[in-house]
Amino acid sequence: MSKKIIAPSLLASDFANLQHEIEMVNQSEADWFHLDIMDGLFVPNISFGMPIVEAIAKYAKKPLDTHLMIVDPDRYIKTFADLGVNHLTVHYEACPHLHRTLQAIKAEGMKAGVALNPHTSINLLEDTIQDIDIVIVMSVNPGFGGQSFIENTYLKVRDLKNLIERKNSSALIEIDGGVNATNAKKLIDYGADALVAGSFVFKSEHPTETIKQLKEVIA
Ligand SMILES: O=C(CO)[C@H](O)[C@H](O)COP(=O)(O)O
Ligand SMILES: [Fe+2]
Repeated sequence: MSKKIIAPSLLASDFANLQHEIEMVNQSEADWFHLDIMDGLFVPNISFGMPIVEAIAKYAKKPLDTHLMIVDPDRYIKTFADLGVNHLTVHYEACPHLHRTLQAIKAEGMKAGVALNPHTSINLLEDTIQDIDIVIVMSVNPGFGGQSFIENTYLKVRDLKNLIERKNSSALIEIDGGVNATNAKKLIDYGADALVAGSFVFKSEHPTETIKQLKEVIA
């Protein structure tokens, strides 16, 4: 069984103490940094952009798992690669030429991810799953941290795992939104490989211990 991954989302961190938050993740048992980029168009919220990603990349010692919630993400693929991003995930709903977008991300040396909104069927990845490194299954509607986990996600993860196996794909399944110590184990049991956790980690009293707890729960 491959190692399961915890990716704290800096969206829920204290931006006034960003370097401190990054160092906490560096020293914790977390595996990746999850960066949420929102443009106020694809989702009704704006998070942060290139200068902040550049600042994070300067101190982060773990892979930057970057989730683009923006329209026409092709415009910025090279920019994110140049900033040092390791995984670049675009939304299925924002990509009319998804196959071309995935090729462009890989051509820049990054892992290529596709995120699915809660209403988007995993069956729509039937013809691209072999070209995808990571599928982010949104377990909340994208745009905000701190929302409640959507229970239908478990069955979606199970169906996606079946699709990945049937197509001999090596794609990892990542769950994003409302993840906590109560739903983490069940998500892994249904086939998830990586869990994003924002509020549950950064709003807790001892974030390092919370990350450790999540790692233990999914081990
Ligand atoms: O993509 C996201 C929201 O669109 C965030 O990654 C996600 O919400 C994580 O935050 P939390 O764990 O607080 O739900
Ligand atoms: Fe995210």
